[in-house]
Amino acid sequence: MSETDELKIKISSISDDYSISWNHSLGTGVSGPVRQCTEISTGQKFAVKCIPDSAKARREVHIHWLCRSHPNIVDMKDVYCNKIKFPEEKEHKSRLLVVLELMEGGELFDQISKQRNFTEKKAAHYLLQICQAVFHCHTSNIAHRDLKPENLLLSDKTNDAVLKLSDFGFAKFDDGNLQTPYFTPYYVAPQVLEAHIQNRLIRKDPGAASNNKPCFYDKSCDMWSIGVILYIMLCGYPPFYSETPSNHLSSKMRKKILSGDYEFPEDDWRNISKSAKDIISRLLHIDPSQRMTIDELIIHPWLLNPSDKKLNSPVVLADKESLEDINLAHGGELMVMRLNSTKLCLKPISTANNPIIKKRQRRSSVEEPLGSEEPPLKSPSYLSKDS
Ligand SMILES: Nc1ncnc2c1ncn2[C@@H]1O[C@H](COP(=O)(O)OP(=O)(O)OP(=O)(O)O)[C@@H](O)[C@H]1O
Repeated sequence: MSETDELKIKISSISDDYSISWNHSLGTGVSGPVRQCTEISTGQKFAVKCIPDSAKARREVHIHWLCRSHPNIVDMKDVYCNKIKFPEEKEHKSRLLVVLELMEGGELFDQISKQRNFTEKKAAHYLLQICQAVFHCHTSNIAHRDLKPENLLLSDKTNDAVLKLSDFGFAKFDDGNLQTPYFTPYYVAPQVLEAHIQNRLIRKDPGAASNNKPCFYDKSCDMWSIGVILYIMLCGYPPFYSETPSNHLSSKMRKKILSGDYEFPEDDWRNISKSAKDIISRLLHIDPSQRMTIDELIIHPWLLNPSDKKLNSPVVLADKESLEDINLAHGGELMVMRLNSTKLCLKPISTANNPIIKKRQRRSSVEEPLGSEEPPLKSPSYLSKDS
């Protein structure tokens, strides 16, 4: 991590340097679609993430910038602050345009679902790359706090593709006492949930605060998420499974997570090596102080010497609907958290400009041109003159 290399947010127009394909969406998150762009001087292709300018957005960009120079973290090339008006908007708004390394291989689980011969060895190869990214963050005292499949991207579509971590929207310098409950169902660590429950109690009855032990969560949340991701890579479904997928955690699932109540169903786990199960049990430990750290995980024997056992997870992950339900649940929870934290009100569904709903609509209608509700092709006209 280079501390001398300071992030400079450019205020010149991005269209001087890049041509953005506004209708070429590479993927959609809570902050909207990530598009492809081309550097005018070199013809090189990149991804561009467009986020409303705010202190939080600047923090995201700053932390990502600090972590970027690692082979398993998506590189950041440029950041612009421009005034942009989308067609449905009345006025120009300040937005950060973050130019990122283009990850042409897409999301990890999409790629796994296409692999005919997916083995423990390949799963370990991916896990090691996740570990290297997280090790880089944790040794810099940064907790990512949003480790999930959608944020694990592959450099290209070949077998040798490099896996990289992206999206530092919830990352934070970890002082060991992070009290804001940022979480996503299925990947949420027990102490994060506890913090959330405590905060809700406190909101209902401020006097109760004094009776509650201080709630905290830290880098161990990332370790919990790695445990969930490994579990899914090996069998294709999450350890904490809700029978009725929703954007919110059911109280049943919350209880399961808090008590560490998960299993290795015999039918699916019979052929999976003991050593891999050992990692999962030590990562999904409910007590964060007992949970494996990244330093311990990175030297675990399974990672160094995995077996060649074939896995059935690609078949399970190929069920797009359940994969999408898991992904939508994450996005939905993040959205709720953002709405809570900024104290905004929910709009009626008919008028809501909800990227999660848009994402589902887009996926269910293959004929619909990508980004039809996004700005049309002539993007520079949406950049204000003073951008
Ligand atoms: N550099 C990139 N190259 C290719 N695709 C990308 C890149 N960055 C992001 N994407 C795609 O866009 C999607 C959304 O990106 P990202 O997670 O950064 O947005 P977000 O709005 O912060 O999302 P969320 O917080 O909901 O995860 C990713 O899941 C991925 O499919």
